[in-house]
Amino acid sequence: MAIIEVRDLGKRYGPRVAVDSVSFEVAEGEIFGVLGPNGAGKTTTVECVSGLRKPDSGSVAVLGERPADVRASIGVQLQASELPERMRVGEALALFSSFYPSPADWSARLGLTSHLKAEFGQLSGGLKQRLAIALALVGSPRVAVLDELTTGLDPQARRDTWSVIEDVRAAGVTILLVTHFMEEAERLCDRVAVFRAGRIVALDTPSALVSRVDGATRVRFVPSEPLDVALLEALPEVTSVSAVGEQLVVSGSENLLHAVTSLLARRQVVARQLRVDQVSLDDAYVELTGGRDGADR
Ligand SMILES: Nc1ncnc2c1ncn2[C@@H]1O[C@H](COP(=O)(O)OP(=O)(O)OP(=O)(O)O)[C@@H](O)[C@H]1O
Repeated sequence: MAIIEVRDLGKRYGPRVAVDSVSFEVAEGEIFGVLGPNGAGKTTTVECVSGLRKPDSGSVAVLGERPADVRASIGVQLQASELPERMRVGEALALFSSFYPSPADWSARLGLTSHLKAEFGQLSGGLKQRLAIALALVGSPRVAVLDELTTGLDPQARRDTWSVIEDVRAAGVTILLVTHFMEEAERLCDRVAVFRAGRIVALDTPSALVSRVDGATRVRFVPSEPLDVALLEALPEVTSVSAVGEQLVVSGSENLLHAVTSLLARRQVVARQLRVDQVSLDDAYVELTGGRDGADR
């Protein structure tokens, strides 16, 4: 069942079109990734899903209702979640808990119990993010919207946050996750929507997006004796062949390894230092958005 349904969503700020005809559905229990360069419309979209912004056109339904009517079912951690520097972790949790008749206490599961007396301003980036998740979940939401949760964290804290997100999903919460990190999307997300200039340019599982890239598989080896490159190029599975010193680098489709090793066996050539690489979601993202760092606007 779709727990989030976005249809032809449009939103502009004055003359600037931030989101243009965006449609997607998120199934209950999914972690759905929202990816794209700066200014692509990700935050505006998830703010409309959270009921914090009103769409100019199209529709958004969460649990079949307008988001503003089911606010209690949506937990939101926004990009700029800041609390007063002197507020203690325990005080923040108590304050947010007071908004709900039966608040959920995630502090133990998120490893916050030994930090309840710590002031917000003294917390590490990872602890601030864990507190932000605890506050987003205090109302036992069915849907959690997490916007750039791990930006600014060191790699270890980012990985720790990923396992927290997996725990949240295991508890049955559907997650809409805005991220700039492809590794994060690949590890966590069931499906991702790649945004560019206010539109979704691709929507699929991370592995399906990767397999769309031409030459998604690369086989590298040093042939035991000279090999006519044209023989490799003639294989239907091969998209390109290049030589790096003695090494040949063959790119192509999924069945590339079998095709190349069969050819070598027929020619009685041994592949030395054989290595197979798969392109990553990072490569797919660069191809879909036209650049890694290029902002959209
Ligand atoms: N409150 C606002 N007023 C005017 N323009 C805005 C406002 N919020 C966003 N925009 C513009 O709308 C476009 C989409 O912004 P949005 O924040 O949704 O993108 P984003 O993909 O989340 O970017 P980022 O990764 O930088 O957070 C951008 O051009 C941005 O400058």
